[in-house]
Amino acid sequence: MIKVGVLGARGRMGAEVCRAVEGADDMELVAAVDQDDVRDPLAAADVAVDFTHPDAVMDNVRWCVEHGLHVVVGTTGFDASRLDTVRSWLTAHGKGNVLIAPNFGIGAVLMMHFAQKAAPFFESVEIIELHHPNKADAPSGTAHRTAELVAAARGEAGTGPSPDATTAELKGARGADVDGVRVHAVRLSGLIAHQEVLLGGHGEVLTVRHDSMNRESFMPGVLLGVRSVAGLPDRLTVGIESLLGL
Ligand SMILES: NC(=O)c1ccc[n+]([C@@H]2O[C@H](COP(=O)([O-])OP(=O)(O)OC[C@H]3O[C@@H](n4cnc5c(N)ncnc54)[C@H](O)[C@@H]3O)[C@@H](O)[C@H]2O)c1
Ligand SMILES: O=C(O)C1=N[C@H](C(=O)O)CCC1
Repeated sequence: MIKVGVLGARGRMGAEVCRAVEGADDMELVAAVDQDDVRDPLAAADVAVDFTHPDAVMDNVRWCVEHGLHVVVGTTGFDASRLDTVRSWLTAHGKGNVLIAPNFGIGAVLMMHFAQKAAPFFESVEIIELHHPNKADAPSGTAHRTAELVAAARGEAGTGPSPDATTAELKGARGADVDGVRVHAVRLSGLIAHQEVLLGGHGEVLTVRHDSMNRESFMPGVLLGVRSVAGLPDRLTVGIESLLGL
């Protein structure tokens, strides 16, 4: 039986995780904490799951690593510097692995994978992410990671920069620049989480799109992460691609 603690338990995702853990035959929910709650109950867990806020997650991960817990992190906002900081905590503390994934949706992970594979074959690549208006960060962690994967694949293949003749721009019109890939963020009532990767070539456009229709759709990936984190080969793993054999 895997003992699980949830951080952000009263949030949109955290509440969904609590339900998923309680519905899993091989798991027990031993702690459900949220903002301003003491974290001590988490010490009874084997695995902590964090779906909080980019401004809160680092202190939560530090606490969990210091207490020897495995941590599955869905909260977004991780850049290379933050990942290096997590690595330093893991080096200082011998127990526990950390799995950080901007998206636990199986379809979303496949979308990123397909985009990464296709990107070197097209002159232009841009990303449009679309989310509910209650989202704190922009662009999404998924779009940020997709852009990083696309840029790396294009760099390895020697694919040049996407053509862009823009010389006069209203600030923000061309979106965010992530490693040379333009990322556009839409916030709209009625949406959950959606992303399109647009790949343009000579006389053709390939669109790779994923739609998360509800937050339950993320749970198979979250539960996979909870079941897998203890046995991962590295102390820090980013993304669940390796858990899916990709
Ligand atoms: N990886 C994924 O698959 C995935 C999917 C959806 C959302 N997310 C990310 O998860 C995060 C949360 O999204 P959400 O929609 O659930 O947000 P939310 O605002 O609904 O929930 C966040 C919860 O965390 C709580 N919280 C804030 N600070 C805290 C702290 N220090 N300790 C404990 N709890 C704290 C809040 O009170 C709130 O209940 C965001 O970063 C979002 O981008 C990731
Ligand atoms: O609802 C959110 O917030 C989501 N955040 C993640 C991201 O930032 O990529 C995953 C999709 C939903």
